Amino acid sequence: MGMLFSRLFASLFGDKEARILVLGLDNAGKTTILYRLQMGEVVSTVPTIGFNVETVQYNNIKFQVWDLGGQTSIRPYWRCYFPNTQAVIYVVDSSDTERLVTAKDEFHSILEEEELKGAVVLIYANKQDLPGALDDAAVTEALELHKIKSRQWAIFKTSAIKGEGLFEGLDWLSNTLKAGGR
Ligand SMILES: Nc1nc2c(ncn2[C@@H]2O[C@H](COP(=O)(O)OP(=O)(O)OP(=O)(O)O)[C@@H](O)[C@H]2O)c(=O)[nH]1
Ligand SMILES: [Mg+2]
Repeated sequence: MGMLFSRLFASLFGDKEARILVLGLDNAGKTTILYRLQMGEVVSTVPTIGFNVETVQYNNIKFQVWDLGGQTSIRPYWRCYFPNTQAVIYVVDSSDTERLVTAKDEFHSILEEEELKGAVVLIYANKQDLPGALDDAAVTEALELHKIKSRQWAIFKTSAIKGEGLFEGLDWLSNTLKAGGR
């Protein structure tokens, strides 16, 4: 009976759907995160040319997750995927301190995009398992997150390899989207 009722409820109201873009420099861990979220396991990855897209059902939201390649030559094409996006997950390799300035610049140019002005932003300070990885406070400073205006954002420490922090971030994201985003 309970099952029947929940099916009826789902068919009447449906799960909320959200289109999510996973962005960040090459080697940040985006594809590893996508498959971790979708399958719960680590899958060996190759640099993404183009995109991977998967559905992740979580907390009554059907996330359509687009994982785009992050290499320098591919970044100009990110904008092709911007329309109708509810959230951006920005992934940073917290141990790659040499490229944090580049990660910051790419991040802020995304935020300036008109088509993403309604999107909320979740930052994953990834690769926390590596020695020398900056913590969330240090990544917040390096990315100049305090400059973000009129947009909801949050940062979480993650290790895609160990499977840590990812769902804490998705909890924040699903709650924020359910509350209406922004
Ligand atoms: N130690 C460690 N390695 C990680 C972590 N996440 C990803 N990696 C490794 O980092 C490398 C790059 O991961 P990918 O997921 O392919 O990176 P990507 O961001 O998709 O890269 P592009 O597709 O080129 O944009 C792989 O060798 C992963 O195993 C992590 O949390 N810790
Ligand atoms: Mg990839």
